[in-house]
Amino acid sequence: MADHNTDNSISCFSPGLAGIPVAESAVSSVDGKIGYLEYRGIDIEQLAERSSFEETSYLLLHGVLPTAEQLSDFDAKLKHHRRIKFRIRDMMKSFPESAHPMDSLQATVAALGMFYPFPKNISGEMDKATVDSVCINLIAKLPTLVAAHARMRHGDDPIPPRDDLSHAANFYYMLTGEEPYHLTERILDVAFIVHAEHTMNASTFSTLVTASTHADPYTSISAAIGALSGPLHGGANEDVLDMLDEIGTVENAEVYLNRKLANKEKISGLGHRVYKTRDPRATLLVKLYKQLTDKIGVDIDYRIARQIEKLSESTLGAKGVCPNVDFYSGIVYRKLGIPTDLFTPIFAIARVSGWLAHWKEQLGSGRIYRPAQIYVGKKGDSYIPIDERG
Ligand SMILES: CC(=O)SCCNC(=O)CCNC(=O)[C@H](O)C(C)(C)COP(=O)(O)OP(=O)(O)OC[C@H]1O[C@@H](n2cnc3c(N)ncnc32)[C@H](O)[C@@H]1OP(=O)(O)O
Ligand SMILES: O=C([O-])CC(=O)C(=O)O
Repeated sequence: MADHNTDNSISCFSPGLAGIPVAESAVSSVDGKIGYLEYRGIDIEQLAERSSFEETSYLLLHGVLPTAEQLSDFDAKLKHHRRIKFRIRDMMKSFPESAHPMDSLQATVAALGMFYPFPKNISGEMDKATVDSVCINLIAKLPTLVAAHARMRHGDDPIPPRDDLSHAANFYYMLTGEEPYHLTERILDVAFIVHAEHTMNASTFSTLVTASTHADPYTSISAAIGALSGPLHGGANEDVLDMLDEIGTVENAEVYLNRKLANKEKISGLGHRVYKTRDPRATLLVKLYKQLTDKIGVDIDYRIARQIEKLSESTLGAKGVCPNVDFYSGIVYRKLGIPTDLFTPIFAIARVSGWLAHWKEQLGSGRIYRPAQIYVGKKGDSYIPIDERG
């Protein structure tokens, strides 16, 4: 009889693959003890201060900051590929009005693969151009897919992209029909930068698992969007605002927190597998929020969120459970007038650059992901004919 206990040999079992490296990567790195994040060796704070989403995407994909000429070429290509085919828009029209924008995005990204077939075996210089064009196509089209669905679900016509606007400004324009103020554009741009990449998180891993079978990149990115949508990952940014709405007042925060903790329930936007201190991106997002509210003062969402953070410091903070990137992003987006269910799609618009950087890094060298399991079921049972079963 075969030994059912092992797939081959099992050395250790770590639930959620905690602490188990699954790839070598040069895309980004995190120091979870001190709350520090770098993309390609550059501090995220410097990128948030000085870069643009377009430049940061180039950095992630190509490993180096672009020259002025390279950036202008990259930017022109992104602008050129923003449009989506009318058949994709028709497909969106048939989605139920109640469809979550993340479900729509996952479906339409998967459908894009039918329009842009990817060669089965890629290698060499010629294919470098194919790989680059996939990256451009996906980064360029995600904002259009999100904005088109957001309008069409309310019966409004999609607004075609404009090629005289930046990635962030064009997204805002396609969503609202208005050009953003400079501050709005910059806030969205920085939010895109800080969400663009984060080492081996669940959605990036989903990209790599799917791509390791040599599935096409649209399928792989669609898998990543599905993983990001979950409330333990990117979906938490939407849940945080629902939580703030439910709490309603600063005074209610303590009762809410105590009830959740007594019931052993998680607080959305707190905790992280890697960070055991405040996520540096949460700090950057608070800075953005403060810029937006500089003249008018902070609102109730921020005051409740801060109260939750303060109250949780003695209990959860002591365990290393602190605000993550999803805790403060929603209050920024809401201040920009963006509906709550678009927060996670905005995360995807930014993160697609990171997913693609990892996809590109693994191309040609990756081995199919096929981990082992520890079998805990029965062994050697006999088949019982149906009329003899009790
Ligand atoms: C972009 C992103 O994906 S950032 C993460 C977004 N997700 C969220 O904000 C959802 C809420 N947070 C969580 O569910 C978790 O912290 C995760 C999924 C992010 C990380 O999970 P893990 O690394 O598996 O941590 P795990 O769930 O084992 O938690 C470790 C301990 O901290 C506690 N803890 C972790 N997060 C929370 C939380 N949000 N609220 C209360 N307690 C928490 C756990 O109860 C556990 O306590 P214990 O050791 O006493 O049993
Ligand atoms: O790294 C993680 O596990 C989750 C996260 O913060 C991200 O994907 O941005």
